[in-house]
Amino acid sequence: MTSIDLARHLESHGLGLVQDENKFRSVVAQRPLKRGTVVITSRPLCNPIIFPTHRSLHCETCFRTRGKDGGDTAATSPVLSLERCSVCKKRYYCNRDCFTIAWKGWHRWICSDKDRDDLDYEMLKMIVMSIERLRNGSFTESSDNDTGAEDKSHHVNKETLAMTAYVFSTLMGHESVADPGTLAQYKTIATEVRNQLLASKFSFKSQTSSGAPPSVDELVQYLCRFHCNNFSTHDSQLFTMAEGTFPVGALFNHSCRPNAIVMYEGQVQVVKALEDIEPGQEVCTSYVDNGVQRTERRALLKEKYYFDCQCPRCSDEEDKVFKDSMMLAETKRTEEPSGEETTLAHTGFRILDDLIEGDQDGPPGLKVDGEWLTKQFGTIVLPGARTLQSVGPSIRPPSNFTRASFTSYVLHSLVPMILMGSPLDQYQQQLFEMYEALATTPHETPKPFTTAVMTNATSFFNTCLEHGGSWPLASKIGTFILAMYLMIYPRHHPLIGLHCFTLAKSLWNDMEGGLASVRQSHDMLRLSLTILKVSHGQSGENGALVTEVETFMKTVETELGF
Ligand SMILES: C[S@@+](CC[C@H](N)C(=O)[O-])C[C@H]1O[C@@H](n2cnc3c(N)ncnc32)[C@H](O)[C@@H]1O
Repeated sequence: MTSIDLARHLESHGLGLVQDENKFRSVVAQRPLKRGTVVITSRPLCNPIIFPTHRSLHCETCFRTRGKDGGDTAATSPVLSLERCSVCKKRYYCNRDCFTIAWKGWHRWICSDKDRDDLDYEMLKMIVMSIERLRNGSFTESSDNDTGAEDKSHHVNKETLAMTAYVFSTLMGHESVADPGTLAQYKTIATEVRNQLLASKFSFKSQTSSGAPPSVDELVQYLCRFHCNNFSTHDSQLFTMAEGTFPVGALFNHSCRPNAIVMYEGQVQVVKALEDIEPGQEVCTSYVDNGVQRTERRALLKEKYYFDCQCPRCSDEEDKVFKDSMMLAETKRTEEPSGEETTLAHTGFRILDDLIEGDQDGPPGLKVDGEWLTKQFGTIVLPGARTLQSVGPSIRPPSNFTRASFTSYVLHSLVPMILMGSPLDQYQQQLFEMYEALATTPHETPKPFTTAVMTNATSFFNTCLEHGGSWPLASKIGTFILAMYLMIYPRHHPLIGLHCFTLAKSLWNDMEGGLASVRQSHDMLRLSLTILKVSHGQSGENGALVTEVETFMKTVETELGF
């Protein structure tokens, strides 16, 4: 396996790998990639490790969830049940086939480590075994093919195991700049893994290995590489469940405003385009939550991935890139001088990061309790169906931004454009004008649109949902959260689609709201579907969620007499 094979593999997906001075390599589109399409799939180098808290919930082999539709086994058991390995009592399987795959593949080598819950230790052991098996030829495509959870339609240009292992060997581990304390820890783990493998019956018979596991230094390298390139896998609801190494997916660089997203179908990673991507454009995913404030994002990226983010949202150079799309706003400003020094030195996404800074929620000295929050959200007026259908000629910002006026302004500015499928540049133009208005219009103190406010709102929203009966309030808070998400995340981010689905259920349950609330629920379902069809698609486990939204929508439509 060589770099030429990798280039061919990427090319068959319309992608190219180019050298980059700062990022080492970048994945660039070679042909147009439509939003919602699968850019590429990536297989794990070894079985992803399910978090201890989630082990009893998922089959370790196929990752299907306990209690959900049993799929193939539905004839005998409509709801999936899991059985525990009787030896280690730690791992769960949905049937004998899955257990046999696991036992032959990896489980028998980690079953004896039952008293040890150390992700690095286990991951390193699994990586070493996968690489050795590939080298010695005992890991064949047919014997490892595979967990049965793959969506075959994603595998037109299938990634071979040799490709997976080759790409892993090319990834960066940043050992030379890693913290000495961390390296010392890795060395201890590497030594333990090596000794354990030496004492086990696992045979190292490849030419490269010459009868023994890799050296401690090589194992430390594997761990460094794992840490700079690993992923937390998640289910269709975005709940994280496992940690894994997906080398091909790890080739994509980071952006805080990504044009692609990582999803999972069973154990296969699926990289999907969130927007239309033009030839020559870099395809980027996000390594961190885009809702996190700038300083924190940059610190996280520096600490774990060793780089200073210069993406369009973080870069100080960003003015140049987005200058054109800001021309309109610039013209408006010169026509209507505000008479004061503005903070408009930076534009676009940089304004966003200034807007969401701030740790305060509530006036100084005042206790932020349920009563206070209820008052804050109580004034929100839920948008009427008609107002979300079409983009107004010009959406005027209010004279003062409160939580209520912010919610209404953002929803009316952006939702119609998403529903109508507006081109990205027009959407971005609208977004930047909105940021400008939020930055220059007076607002309540503290700002109603910081991530701190969003965090409080989210926990209040969840409390209202858990306790039922508070549907009108939950719907209002949920609408505010939607406005915050729209302000922060890319428009087809699955988080927005999933939130709209929850909000639609809340609105549907709101008896006080009557028919108006049912209409609003329908609007939220339309928005949810528009987004989830891009991020989740319409097949596999993720597609099942889209079907669930569609089914709910039919019920709502029946109520509305459609
Ligand atoms: C998951 S890898 C991405 C693929 C990597 N560029 C390569 O060629 O192997 C993560 C590493 O890529 C680099 N990287 C990713 N995104 C970057 C960005 N936006 N700016 C600078 N470096 C980046 C960093 O060195 C990071 O540790």
